Amino acid sequence: MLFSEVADVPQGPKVVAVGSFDGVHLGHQHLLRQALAEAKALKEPLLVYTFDPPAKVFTRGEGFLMDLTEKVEALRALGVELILAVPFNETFARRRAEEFLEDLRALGASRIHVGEDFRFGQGRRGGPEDLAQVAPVRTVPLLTLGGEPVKSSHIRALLQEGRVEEARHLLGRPYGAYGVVVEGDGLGRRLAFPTANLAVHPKKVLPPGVYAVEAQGAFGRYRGVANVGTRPTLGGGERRLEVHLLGFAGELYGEEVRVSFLKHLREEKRFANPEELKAQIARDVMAARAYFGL
Ligand SMILES: Cc1cc2nc3c(=O)[nH]c(=O)nc-3n(C[C@H](O)[C@H](O)[C@H](O)COP(=O)(O)O)c2cc1C
Ligand SMILES: Nc1ncnc2c1ncn2[C@@H]1O[C@H](COP(=O)(O)OP(=O)(O)O)[C@@H](O)[C@H]1O
Repeated sequence: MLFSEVADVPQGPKVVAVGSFDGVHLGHQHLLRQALAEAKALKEPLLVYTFDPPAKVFTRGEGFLMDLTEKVEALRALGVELILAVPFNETFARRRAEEFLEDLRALGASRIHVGEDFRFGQGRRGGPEDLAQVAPVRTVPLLTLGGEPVKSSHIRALLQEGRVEEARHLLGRPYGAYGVVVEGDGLGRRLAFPTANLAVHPKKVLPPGVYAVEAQGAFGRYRGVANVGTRPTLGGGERRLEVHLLGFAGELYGEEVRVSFLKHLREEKRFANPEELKAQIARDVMAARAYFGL
């Protein structure tokens, strides 16, 4: 069950894990598995108390790895049943640390799980030690992989550089994005590569460049090639995510498509003319087929 207000959450003692959990990466998964195990041992439910959008997206204007729908799905996949996602806005950002502690009391927190770098309340004044006023706190050290702490901000930076394979390693699953197929300029078909243009949230982090992808929706599951870019060959424009599905023929307008970024193939380029772009996309398709062993 998903709640947006403290008052809506069912009464009773519960283990509470608090954080933005953007990306639900391996570090988050480690923390949440520990919290789930403790909840089970205590015969209490686990509540994940999270923020929408993630606090840093609001305070620093960063992009997000997951919107609430994606986060809820990833949390459910781990076995989390109760989720409180409070809107992180102007008002919430100004709340004093003490008010946040009041929330935790009202929620019936019997144990609190947070990462060691968790801060809360106006000016980030509250830390894990303050939470102990409410209930025993489990402060989980940041998981490190290859000597680097697994952090959402690091994954965002990798994705901005197109490094989707490294991001996948830290996320524990391929990085994904979804959107409804909208009309483009009708040029894809003329190039012999129809591309579904996905309407993606403008704040969603997308890795720039050309990728081998997997795409799925009500129409099925396909492999494909995707481009995230501004299409400089055709005059440029807004950032777009476009995908050409291998072996698919039909209409996708209005369908929701989910794309998983599997392999970076190249950077987006400006070609001298559409024919050269078309020839390059044909080579991209070959590269993707080779990646998939087709
Ligand atoms: C695999 C793939 C690679 C692409 N690479 C480039 C590129 O390097 N440069 C570019 O200007 N456009 C690139 N595009 C974007 C095409 O310009 C765009 O898909 C085409 O113009 C269709 O536009 P439309 O969907 O609005 O009809 C690529 C598209 C795909 C599917
Ligand atoms: N293999 C395919 N991969 C992606 N889209 C396809 C494919 N086959 C047909 N389509 C359809 O073609 C549309 C894209 O055609 P295109 O000429 O690129 O037009 P536009 O991008 O202007 O909508 C998609 O939205 C989808 O409905």
